[in-house]
Amino acid sequence: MSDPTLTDEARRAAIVQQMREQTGIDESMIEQLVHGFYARIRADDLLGPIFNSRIQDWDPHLKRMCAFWSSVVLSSGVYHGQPMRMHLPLPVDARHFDHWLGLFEQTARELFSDKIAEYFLDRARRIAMSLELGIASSHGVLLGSGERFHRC
Ligand code: HEM
Repeated sequence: MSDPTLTDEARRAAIVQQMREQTGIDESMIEQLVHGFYARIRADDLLGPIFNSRIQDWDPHLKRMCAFWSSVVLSSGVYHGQPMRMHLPLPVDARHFDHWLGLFEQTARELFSDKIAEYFLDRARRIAMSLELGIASSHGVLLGSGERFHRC
């Protein structure tokens, strides 16, 4: 039972602390991952141009991505956004998502233990799949289980 005298803020802080302890992940690790990953993305031949043509100012994007990952991994609730809506217009398919996940995996494995890298990766894979499904369906393609979205 949670303490009824706690404010919402204190209750949230307690949840985040509990998640830090459970996962072994904290905000400074999220910052390292996000900064390392997007440095790779920006220099990448396939994905770099897609990001660089849409993001003029990287600082707010990196802050948003740290907030996103802290909400996903630590249940901090600090990210408020609509990732699906932002990705629907992008010119991407299975190839781009696989490549994104490859760079994410390389970064996470270089920085963290296998257990922590896999914790991040598991969540990244699920979110990537749901974005790919959403993009496919916005093109009238309904993917069955295990199917991927390929543009002609
Ligand atoms: C093909 C792979 C991907 C590409 C090319 C891509 C590209 C982008 C771009 C260009 C933006 C900035 C949009 C804007 O501000 O106009 C963005 C935002 C974002 N992306 Fe991705 N992305 C990809 C995959 C993913 C995956 C797998 C995740 C999550 C695991 C993710 C999470 C986000 C989030 C949270 C935002 C911020 C949305 C907001 O403004 O709140 N992206 N992405």
